[in-house]
Amino acid sequence: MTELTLEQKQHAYDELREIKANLAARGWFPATSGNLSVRVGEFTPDKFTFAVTSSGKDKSLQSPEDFLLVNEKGTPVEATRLKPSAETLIHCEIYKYTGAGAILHVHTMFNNLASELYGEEGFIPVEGIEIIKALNIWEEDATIRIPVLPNYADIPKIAELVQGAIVPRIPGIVLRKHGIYAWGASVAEAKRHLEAFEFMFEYVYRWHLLKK
Ligand SMILES: CSCCC(=O)C(=O)COP(=O)(O)O
Ligand SMILES: [Zn+2]
Repeated sequence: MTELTLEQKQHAYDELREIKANLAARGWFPATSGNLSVRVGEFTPDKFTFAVTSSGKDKSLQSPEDFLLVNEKGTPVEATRLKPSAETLIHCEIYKYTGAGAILHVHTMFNNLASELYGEEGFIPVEGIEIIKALNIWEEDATIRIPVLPNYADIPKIAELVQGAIVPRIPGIVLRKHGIYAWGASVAEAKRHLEAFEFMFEYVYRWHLLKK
Protein backbone atom coordinates (compact mmCIF):
# COMPACT_ATOMS: atom_id res chain seq x y z
CA MET A 1 0.00 0.00 0.00
CA THR A 2 1.38 3.44 -0.99
CA GLU A 3 2.47 5.81 1.79
CA LEU A 4 0.15 8.79 2.37
CA THR A 5 1.51 12.16 1.33
CA LEU A 6 1.49 15.22 3.57
CA GLU A 7 -0.91 16.84 1.08
CA GLN A 8 -3.41 13.96 1.44
CA LYS A 9 -3.28 14.27 5.22
CA GLN A 10 -3.67 18.06 5.15
CA HIS A 11 -6.56 17.82 2.70
CA ALA A 12 -8.37 15.38 5.01
CA TYR A 13 -7.76 17.62 8.04
CA ASP A 14 -9.00 20.67 6.09
CA GLU A 15 -12.18 18.82 5.12
CA LEU A 16 -12.77 17.77 8.72
CA ARG A 17 -12.11 21.29 10.01
CA GLU A 18 -14.67 22.74 7.61
CA ILE A 19 -17.46 20.23 8.28
CA LYS A 20 -16.78 20.36 12.02
CA ALA A 21 -17.29 24.15 12.04
CA ASN A 22 -20.43 23.81 9.91
CA LEU A 23 -22.07 21.21 12.18
CA ALA A 24 -20.93 23.00 15.34
CA ALA A 25 -22.69 26.17 14.15
CA ARG A 26 -25.96 24.18 14.19
CA GLY A 27 -25.37 23.08 17.79
CA TRP A 28 -24.96 19.45 16.75
CA PHE A 29 -21.99 18.79 19.09
CA PRO A 30 -23.42 19.52 22.56
CA ALA A 31 -21.09 18.96 25.52
CA THR A 32 -18.10 17.68 23.44
CA SER A 33 -20.25 14.95 21.87
CA GLY A 34 -19.87 13.78 18.28
CA ASN A 35 -17.01 12.61 16.10
CA LEU A 36 -16.09 12.84 12.43
CA SER A 37 -13.80 11.03 10.04
CA VAL A 38 -12.58 11.07 6.45
CA ARG A 39 -10.89 8.15 4.73
CA VAL A 40 -7.52 8.85 3.11
CA GLY A 41 -5.63 6.93 0.40
CA GLU A 42 -6.13 3.41 -0.86
CA PHE A 43 -8.87 1.12 0.42
CA THR A 44 -9.39 -2.57 0.84
CA PRO A 45 -11.83 -3.85 3.50
CA ASP A 46 -8.85 -5.15 5.48
CA LYS A 47 -6.47 -2.22 5.07
CA PHE A 48 -7.27 1.48 5.10
CA THR A 49 -6.46 4.74 6.85
CA PHE A 50 -8.68 7.56 8.01
CA ALA A 51 -8.43 10.93 9.74
CA VAL A 52 -10.62 11.12 12.84
CA THR A 53 -11.41 13.69 15.52
CA SER A 54 -9.47 13.37 18.76
CA SER A 55 -11.42 12.32 21.81
CA GLY A 56 -13.10 14.60 24.31
CA LYS A 57 -12.48 17.89 22.50
CA ASP A 58 -15.01 20.72 22.35
CA LYS A 59 -15.92 20.36 18.67
CA SER A 60 -17.10 23.96 18.44
CA LEU A 61 -13.50 25.12 18.92
CA GLN A 62 -10.47 24.82 16.63
CA SER A 63 -7.06 23.61 17.80
CA PRO A 64 -3.95 22.08 16.20
CA GLU A 65 -4.81 18.88 18.08
CA ASP A 66 -8.24 18.22 16.62
CA PHE A 67 -7.43 15.30 14.27
CA LEU A 68 -5.17 12.30 13.87
CA LEU A 69 -4.68 9.45 11.41
CA VAL A 70 -5.62 5.90 12.37
CA ASN A 71 -5.63 2.54 10.60
CA GLU A 72 -8.44 0.00 10.05
CA LYS A 73 -8.09 -1.15 13.67
CA GLY A 74 -8.41 2.40 14.99
CA THR A 75 -4.73 2.57 16.01
CA PRO A 76 -2.80 5.81 15.35
CA VAL A 77 -0.49 5.43 12.35
CA GLU A 78 1.94 8.14 13.53
CA ALA A 79 3.52 8.83 16.92
CA THR A 80 1.10 11.15 18.78
CA ARG A 81 -0.14 11.86 22.27
CA LEU A 82 -3.62 12.47 20.88
CA LYS A 83 -6.31 9.87 21.52
CA PRO A 84 -8.67 8.98 18.67
CA SER A 85 -12.41 9.31 19.35
CA ALA A 86 -13.67 6.80 21.90
CA GLU A 87 -16.06 5.63 19.13
CA THR A 88 -13.38 5.06 16.47
CA LEU A 89 -14.13 1.32 16.32
CA ILE A 90 -17.62 2.10 15.02
CA HIS A 91 -16.07 4.18 12.21
CA CYS A 92 -13.70 1.25 11.46
CA GLU A 93 -16.62 -1.15 11.02
CA ILE A 94 -18.63 1.26 8.86
CA TYR A 95 -15.65 1.82 6.54
CA LYS A 96 -14.88 -1.90 6.37
CA TYR A 97 -18.41 -2.89 5.35
CA THR A 98 -19.44 0.08 3.21
CA GLY A 99 -16.21 1.45 1.69
CA ALA A 100 -17.55 4.94 2.52
CA GLY A 101 -15.35 8.03 2.20
CA ALA A 102 -16.57 9.98 5.25
CA ILE A 103 -18.56 9.41 8.45
CA LEU A 104 -20.33 12.05 10.57
CA HIS A 105 -21.63 11.31 14.08
CA VAL A 106 -23.80 13.82 15.96
CA HIS A 107 -25.98 13.79 19.06
CA THR A 108 -29.12 15.86 18.56
CA MET A 109 -32.37 16.16 20.48
CA PHE A 110 -34.42 14.82 17.55
CA ASN A 111 -32.20 11.81 16.83
CA ASN A 112 -32.35 10.92 20.54
CA LEU A 113 -36.13 11.31 20.69
CA ALA A 114 -36.79 9.33 17.49
CA SER A 115 -34.39 6.58 18.60
CA GLU A 116 -36.29 6.14 21.86
CA LEU A 117 -39.70 6.34 20.21
CA TYR A 118 -38.77 3.34 18.01
CA GLY A 119 -35.95 1.80 20.05
CA GLU A 120 -37.86 -1.43 20.79
CA GLU A 121 -38.65 -1.98 17.07
CA GLY A 122 -34.96 -1.69 16.17
CA PHE A 123 -35.60 0.78 13.33
CA ILE A 124 -37.14 4.20 12.79
CA PRO A 125 -39.77 4.01 10.01
CA VAL A 126 -40.04 7.01 7.68
CA GLU A 127 -42.94 7.02 5.26
CA GLY A 128 -43.29 8.87 2.00
CA ILE A 129 -41.63 12.19 2.70
CA GLU A 130 -39.85 13.95 -0.13
CA ILE A 131 -36.50 14.28 1.62
CA ILE A 132 -35.97 10.51 1.37
CA LYS A 133 -34.78 11.34 -2.16
CA ALA A 134 -31.68 12.93 -0.59
CA LEU A 135 -30.60 9.34 0.12
CA ASN A 136 -30.82 8.67 -3.62
CA ILE A 137 -34.06 6.68 -3.17
CA TRP A 138 -36.38 7.85 -5.92
CA GLU A 139 -39.41 5.55 -5.76
CA GLU A 140 -42.77 7.24 -5.14
CA ASP A 141 -43.86 7.32 -1.49
CA ALA A 142 -40.82 5.30 -0.44
CA THR A 143 -40.85 3.90 3.07
CA ILE A 144 -37.50 3.39 4.73
CA ARG A 145 -36.33 1.89 8.01
CA ILE A 146 -33.35 3.54 9.68
CA PRO A 147 -31.60 0.94 11.88
CA VAL A 148 -31.33 1.55 15.64
CA LEU A 149 -28.73 -0.31 17.74
CA PRO A 150 -28.56 -0.54 21.53
CA ASN A 151 -26.26 1.98 23.17
CA TYR A 152 -23.94 -0.34 25.10
CA ALA A 153 -21.28 1.35 27.25
CA ASP A 154 -18.77 -1.09 25.73
CA ILE A 155 -17.99 0.32 22.26
CA PRO A 156 -16.50 -2.95 20.89
CA LYS A 157 -19.85 -4.57 21.73
CA ILE A 158 -21.64 -1.97 19.58
CA ALA A 159 -19.01 -2.31 16.84
CA GLU A 160 -19.74 -6.06 16.62
CA LEU A 161 -23.34 -5.26 15.67
CA VAL A 162 -22.55 -2.76 12.93
CA GLN A 163 -22.07 -5.22 10.05
CA GLY A 164 -25.47 -6.84 10.68
CA ALA A 165 -27.22 -3.47 11.03
CA ILE A 166 -26.04 -1.95 7.75
CA VAL A 167 -28.83 -1.68 5.17
CA PRO A 168 -27.22 -1.03 1.77
CA ARG A 169 -29.51 1.81 0.63
CA ILE A 170 -29.65 3.52 4.06
CA PRO A 171 -26.38 5.37 4.79
CA GLY A 172 -26.90 5.67 8.52
CA ILE A 173 -27.20 3.83 11.83
CA VAL A 174 -28.70 5.28 15.01
CA LEU A 175 -27.57 4.36 18.52
CA ARG A 176 -30.51 4.42 20.91
CA LYS A 177 -30.64 7.55 23.10
CA HIS A 178 -27.18 8.45 21.79
CA GLY A 179 -26.91 9.74 18.21
CA ILE A 180 -26.55 8.95 14.50
CA TYR A 181 -23.69 7.80 12.31
CA ALA A 182 -24.26 8.99 8.75
CA TRP A 183 -21.85 8.28 5.92
CA GLY A 184 -21.25 8.93 2.24
CA ALA A 185 -18.70 8.60 -0.54
CA SER A 186 -17.44 12.11 0.31
CA VAL A 187 -17.88 14.65 3.11
CA ALA A 188 -20.42 16.51 0.96
CA GLU A 189 -22.50 13.35 0.45
CA ALA A 190 -22.28 12.36 4.13
CA LYS A 191 -23.45 15.90 5.04
CA ARG A 192 -26.43 15.65 2.68
CA HIS A 193 -27.38 12.31 4.20
CA LEU A 194 -26.98 13.61 7.75
CA GLU A 195 -29.15 16.67 7.05
CA ALA A 196 -31.82 14.44 5.49
CA PHE A 197 -31.81 12.05 8.47
CA GLU A 198 -32.08 14.91 10.96
CA PHE A 199 -35.04 16.35 9.01
CA MET A 200 -36.68 12.90 9.12
CA PHE A 201 -36.13 12.53 12.88
CA GLU A 202 -37.77 15.88 13.56
CA TYR A 203 -40.65 14.99 11.23
CA VAL A 204 -41.14 11.56 12.83
CA TYR A 205 -41.17 13.02 16.32
CA ARG A 206 -43.47 15.95 15.52
CA TRP A 207 -45.85 13.76 13.49
CA HIS A 208 -46.02 11.33 16.41
CA LEU A 209 -47.17 14.20 18.65
CA LEU A 210 -49.64 15.55 16.09
CA LYS A 211 -51.28 12.16 15.59
CA LYS A 212 -52.15 11.88 19.28
C1 LIG B 1 -19.88 13.67 25.93
S1 LIG B 1 -20.59 12.61 24.77
C2 LIG B 1 -19.98 10.96 25.18
C3 LIG B 1 -19.07 10.36 24.15
C4 LIG B 1 -19.71 10.36 22.80
O1 LIG B 1 -20.77 9.76 22.62
C5 LIG B 1 -19.15 11.10 21.69
O2 LIG B 1 -19.72 11.13 20.61
C6 LIG B 1 -17.87 11.85 21.82
O3 LIG B 1 -16.79 11.01 22.07
P1 LIG B 1 -15.33 11.39 21.53
O4 LIG B 1 -14.42 10.42 22.23
O5 LIG B 1 -15.37 11.19 20.05
O6 LIG B 1 -15.06 12.82 21.89
ZN1 LIG C 1 -21.40 9.70 20.44
